[in-house]
Amino acid sequence: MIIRKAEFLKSSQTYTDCPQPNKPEYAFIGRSNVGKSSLINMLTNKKDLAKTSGTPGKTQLLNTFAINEEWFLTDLPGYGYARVSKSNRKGFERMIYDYLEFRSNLVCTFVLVDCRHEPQKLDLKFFEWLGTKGIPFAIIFTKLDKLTSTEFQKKLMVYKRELLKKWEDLPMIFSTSSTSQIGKLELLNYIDSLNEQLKDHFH
Ligand SMILES: Nc1nc2c(ncn2[C@@H]2O[C@H](COP(=O)(O)OP(=O)(O)OP(=O)(O)O)[C@@H](O)[C@H]2O)c(=O)[nH]1
Ligand SMILES: [Mg+2]
Repeated sequence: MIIRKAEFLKSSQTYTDCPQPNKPEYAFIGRSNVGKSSLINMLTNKKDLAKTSGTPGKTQLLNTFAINEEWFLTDLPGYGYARVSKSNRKGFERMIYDYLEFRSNLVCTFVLVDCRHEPQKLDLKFFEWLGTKGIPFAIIFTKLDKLTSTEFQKKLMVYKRELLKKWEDLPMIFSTSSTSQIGKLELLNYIDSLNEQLKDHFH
């Protein structure tokens, strides 16, 4: 897929405020600072489409973008960010969980994971929650440029082994780096193939 057009549509506080669900939508989520916004900018060839920051917790709303006027991409706030106050965090989580559960045009949720980290409880629990709700998801490893390929292969094996303790099948797994554009085509082609499958559904 070639990205011809990528435009910011709306920041919403709840899924009911998101744009009309008349196009296939893909959500990007993960722990704060994992590189969600950077990945979105990399995919769309735009430096500043999604705001990136060295400070975790930058993205605090559901940010919807329209891609090629064909599909929606949503940048979700990072979860597990300790510096948000407790009451604030509750509201945050409600917003994200409701969005994931009830957004009718959501096709796939991409969960980003920093490739340098061991499997994190919070992420594993999140996959489980998605599983119990029947929400399709895929895993995207980020910041691949930070590891050698041997180091990454090892991490990947450990990660898969951990997943297979709970899951019969592995989800789709993508490996990316926003700084070196790794994984861009694979990811865009995957989205393209899902869009293609859903063509009749959205027209
Ligand atoms: N080396 C490297 N650094 C990255 C990569 N992606 C993101 N970063 C850096 O990681 C930090 C966080 O990136 P963001 O894209 O803002 O992360 P985020 O997940 O959107 O963060 P929140 O919105 O705060 O949850 C920034 O300093 C980025 O420059 C990558 O692929 N490689
Ligand atoms: Mg962000």
